[in-house]
Amino acid sequence: ASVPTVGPSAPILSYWGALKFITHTRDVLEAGHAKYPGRTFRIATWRRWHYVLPTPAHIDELSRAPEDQLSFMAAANDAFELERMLPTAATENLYHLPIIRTTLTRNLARLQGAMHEEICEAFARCVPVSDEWRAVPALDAMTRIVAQVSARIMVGAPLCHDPELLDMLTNFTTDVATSGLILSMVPGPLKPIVKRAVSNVDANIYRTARVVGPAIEQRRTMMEKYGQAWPERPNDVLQWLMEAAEGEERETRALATRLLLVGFAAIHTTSMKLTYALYRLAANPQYVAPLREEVEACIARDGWSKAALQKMVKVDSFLREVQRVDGLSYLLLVRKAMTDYTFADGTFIPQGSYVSTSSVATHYDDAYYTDATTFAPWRFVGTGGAARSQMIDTGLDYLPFGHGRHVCPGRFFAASELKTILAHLVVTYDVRMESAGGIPPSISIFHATVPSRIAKVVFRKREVEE
Ligand code: HEM
Repeated sequence: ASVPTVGPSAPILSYWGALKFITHTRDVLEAGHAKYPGRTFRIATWRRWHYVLPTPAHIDELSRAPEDQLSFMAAANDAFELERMLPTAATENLYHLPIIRTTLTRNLARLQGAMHEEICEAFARCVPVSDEWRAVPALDAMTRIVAQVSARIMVGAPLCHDPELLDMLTNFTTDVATSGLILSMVPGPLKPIVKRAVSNVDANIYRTARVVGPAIEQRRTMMEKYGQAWPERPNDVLQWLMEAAEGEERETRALATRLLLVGFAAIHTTSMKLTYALYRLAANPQYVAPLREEVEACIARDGWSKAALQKMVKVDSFLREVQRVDGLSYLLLVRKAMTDYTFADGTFIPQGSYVSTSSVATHYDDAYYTDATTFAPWRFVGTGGAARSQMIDTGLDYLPFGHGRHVCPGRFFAASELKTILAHLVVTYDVRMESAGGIPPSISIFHATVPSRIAKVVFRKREVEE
């Protein structure tokens, strides 16, 4: 009761407040943080209170809280109805997490060549190099590129070029997200019927299993024959999954589900960030020259290697700043209280409520970033050109990848992928927005923000400077 409420709290009026929170999330959060500086406040949602925490001490505690008390998975399940949408094992047995966090990350240097090759191939398909300016729907093209590059790392070539697989990987996320959202709004008894009517998830899993099935079969045969000594053992996510899976998880359908699940976390997150980066660049072509100069110097020295990427401080800073300013959600570190929970300062969160912090209290706060709402691409380049902090670094004031217990395990891969793509883009093309007027407005879907789906960026083969 000591936590103040933003918006109406009376029984019927609170539904109005809940609607406003969805349609004007940023305004509601700004009003809350302005009215109650440094204090936790709560906002009504359809079924529960959402508590918004403001201070670094709160965020630190939130990021460390045990899963059985403040749960990441339960909040995700509520948002996307994952438990209803996916086979049970996919939400209960998370054996793919260490594969992403450790095996994938450790293999990044070895995979860098394949990743660069696939990026060149994907761009050639989606944005053919031309001497004429050509308009390209940016979000669609960037999603196709990221899906193909992710597929290369997931299943290797040539399977990563299979159009049906690329379709499945791309559509699965939108299917789960939209069907889950619809399901979350209908009463319990109707959910199974509505699921059948609105969702293609089961068909997607079936079709993916059909496409990857022959490769899985062939790998099984080789694994039985050679074990670990298989001379050309693939180095990709599918192989690591096959080696780690136990019991029913070894079945083709379960492996296909797991690939889709990795794609769910990996593809649209990365492609939306890439699209934001492209909009920032195309609306501000003055940023191209410093990026290009840095990329060319690094690849002249180290080729398209991990070592070169590590030296691309401006590329890294540019993307880190995109992540800070162009967030995918105004709500960060969203958790569901599985028990009553009391923070160290006495803030009480009742069981069943949601709790999070917000980008208004962190990324857009002048207390942490000078002129915080301004996009400053070299903000993270320190004196002497060294990085002040890197894209993958998280902290109490930098949460695009989360922080603490559930920090994004794919961020090392995402950072390598985004940096290689941006580097390729600036040395290959000149870009500008098709329409004047700066960055096209984002679309809000509940608390999430998505880059404009219709805006076009025009590309032309880069003019070589004299
Ligand atoms: C720019 C791209 C990406 C962004 C912005 C992003 C962001 C996030 C965020 C915000 C979280 C939740 C953190 C929290 O609430 O504490 C998360 C979790 C996760 N991410 Fe990412 N992510 C990206 C790319 C990827 C990629 C490429 C993969 C896989 C290769 C991946 C796999 C995951 C997984 C599996 C989780 C769940 C972690 C858990 O259950 O503890 N992400 N990501």
